[in-house]
Amino acid sequence: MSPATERVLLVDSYDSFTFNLAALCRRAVPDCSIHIIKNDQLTFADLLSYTDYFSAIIVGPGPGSPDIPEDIGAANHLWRVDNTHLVPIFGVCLGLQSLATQYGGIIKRLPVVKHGQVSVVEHTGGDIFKGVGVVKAVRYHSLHADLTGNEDLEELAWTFDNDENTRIVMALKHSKRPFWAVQYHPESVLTEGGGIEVMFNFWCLARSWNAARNRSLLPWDGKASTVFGSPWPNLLLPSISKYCTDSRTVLTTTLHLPDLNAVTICELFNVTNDKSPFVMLESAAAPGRYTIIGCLHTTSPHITYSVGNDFLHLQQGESCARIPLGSRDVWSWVSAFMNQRKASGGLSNLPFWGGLVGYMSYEIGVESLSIPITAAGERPRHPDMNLVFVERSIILDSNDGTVYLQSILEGDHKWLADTTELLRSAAQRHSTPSTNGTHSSVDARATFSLPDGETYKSRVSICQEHLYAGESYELCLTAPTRITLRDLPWAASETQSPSWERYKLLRKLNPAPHAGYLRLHPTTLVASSPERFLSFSRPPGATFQLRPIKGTVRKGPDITRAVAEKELRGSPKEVAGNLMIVDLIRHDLHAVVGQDVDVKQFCTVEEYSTVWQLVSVIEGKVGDTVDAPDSHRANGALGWELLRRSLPPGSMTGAPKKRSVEILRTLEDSERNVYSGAFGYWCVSGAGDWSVTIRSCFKYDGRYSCKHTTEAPPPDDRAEEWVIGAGGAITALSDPEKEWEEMLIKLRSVLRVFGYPASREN
Ligand SMILES: C=C(O[C@@H]1C=C(C(=O)O)C=C[C@H]1O)C(=O)O
Ligand SMILES: NC(=O)CC[C@H](N)C(=O)O
Repeated sequence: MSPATERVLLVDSYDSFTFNLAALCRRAVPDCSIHIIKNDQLTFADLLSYTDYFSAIIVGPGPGSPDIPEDIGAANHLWRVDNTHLVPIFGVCLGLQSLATQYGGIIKRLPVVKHGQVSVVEHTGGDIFKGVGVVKAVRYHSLHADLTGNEDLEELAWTFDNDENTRIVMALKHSKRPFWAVQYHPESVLTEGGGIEVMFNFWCLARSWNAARNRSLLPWDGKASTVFGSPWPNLLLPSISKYCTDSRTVLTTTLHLPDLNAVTICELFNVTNDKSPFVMLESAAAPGRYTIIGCLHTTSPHITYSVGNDFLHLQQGESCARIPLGSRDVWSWVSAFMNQRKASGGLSNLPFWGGLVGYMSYEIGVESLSIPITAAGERPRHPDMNLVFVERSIILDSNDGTVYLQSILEGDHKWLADTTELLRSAAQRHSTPSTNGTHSSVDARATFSLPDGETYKSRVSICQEHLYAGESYELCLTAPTRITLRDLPWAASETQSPSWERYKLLRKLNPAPHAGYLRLHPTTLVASSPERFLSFSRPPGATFQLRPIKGTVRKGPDITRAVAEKELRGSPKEVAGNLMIVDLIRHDLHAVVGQDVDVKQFCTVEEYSTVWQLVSVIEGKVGDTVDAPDSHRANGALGWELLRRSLPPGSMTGAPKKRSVEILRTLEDSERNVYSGAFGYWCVSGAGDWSVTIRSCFKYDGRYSCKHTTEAPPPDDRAEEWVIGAGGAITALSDPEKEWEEMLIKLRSVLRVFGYPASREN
């Protein structure tokens, strides 16, 4: 037995706030080491054989009920161990409910569920509340423990829900055993007074209990290490064999050409050749600033991967290799690919010097959550990861009209000189304002298949049933709209690209900070997203930023900023919806960067082209405690890892993420594919920026696929099928009718480019 530092075991019941709890615990006890396991990772018998390695255990929150064995797993039995195995335990939410049921408490549904809402908690001022003043605590629960007639458990805190006049137990302890628990969420960013204070008190009580019993910890050994691994934050990053020294040099030419816009430049670079790949990430509205245009050449490496496959395709010009992944997953393969392609010497003010540009589908995130993807009748799958390696690029700075040409190809001076010439002469030709972006001749015979209003509304109600049952705190329900276009005025060809015309119309009708045109066959994505998912700045000292949006109000002459502020910031429903995602994203960030996570902006109303949105900003920095080799820090592999672990975006799933995705898959008729995933770049400098794929449309074609892919028969050249996904976060406070309207507002922002008459929507 050794007097080791404090060691805590955190049992995770598949919640999306677990790493926040770990971070709170670390703040309360800075030198403790925290090991996190899933509640079904070990049998209870196995778990019991390890408890003496730990000073204390935290039984965390989660979806479902302690009455359902699969929801609570081995954690349920910890409260019933014999005296020789006793360990101090702190339960949170589902954890409290589990403790309650073990000693005769009964789990009941709350008359009115509380998800992301702050309540004043009254407490005894003793035990875990010693020295604690006013507690305002965030609650995420549908169920509560009724302890009537119970003698083993003592109530420590309560809340009185004004509207319903019900007294709900908010904290309790066991009268003889070292067990304490809270029903609220001490780790939520909006909890005041009952967070770190209560966690600290628990630790003091646990320490005293251990000391009084002369309980000392088993020294950490190989046996424990094999089961629990290294403590949090433990990234288990795939090894990148060698730090790559063969760094490329970025060549840059700076031009001042304010008369050139993104559309003109794309057209100079052959965007109208529909057979070639093309990528542009456009900041078409504030707060966006830089537009990135890839100048692809015939052998630009193009990576595609479909969920479920043990290989990927790497296409370069005519050659297309089917690369087996072996023991790696596609994420580590891409990481190694980027490790061989570092660059230095680019301008520090530019976000991108070259690198991978493309998208990740929603389902690749579902796969990362270990939820089986049953291919919905679609064989072979379209790419779920689709990226092209950009070696030559043009960056436009919308602030001052500066244009930057960049190449990471060795000795590429001639391309820079030729391109300078090309852009200069184009700028002279375009010195009068460009008329581009007004093309409307893409109209074709269109068939629209919109979601059915009654079905959508009934699904909102089913979502709410799940929320009332404690299965989820928020569910982002979505539905696809399909548009089939026949008799296009011209077929896609080497000189005509209907999808590009579509993009030009969209950027005009719905300019957005995260717009994008990605033609990466077989997929074309036309996007006008307002939402950044994740950006990571250039190492060293990279900052990771997520900017979730939750809360939408349409724009209109009657909806001024003041009205929008009232409807969004002033609405407990909207703020609660946003808070849940903020807490979820803090958890995603804490998982990778460790302790250093901050909410920089909470629920700010931002104005977009067709809507007002409620936006929060969360940032993290990787601390030294994160066990990541230098090579991962240097090339942005940590950002890539964060992306891998955080998809699908929390704002598109709801919380807790895994259970919410499982529920949504039972309610939505088809896969979301490109919609609800992320698109953006990973730069050779180690920076990255990924947007949430919303307010966008996409289509697939079979015509230009890699030759290894079994193609669908070529469709009619003058026909296209586009998909627009749209949806919204459903909470217990949602009104089905209003959710349907909100979905239509989002849908309409893109549907307009297909000439759909608003009058037909209902
Ligand atoms: C689901 C969509 O949007 C998401 C849901 C939002 C909301 O519920 O307010 C806002 C932005 C997105 O995170 C969509 O645009 O289709
Ligand atoms: N946050 C939680 O742990 C929630 C517990 C339980 N699922 C409830 O809704 O009451």
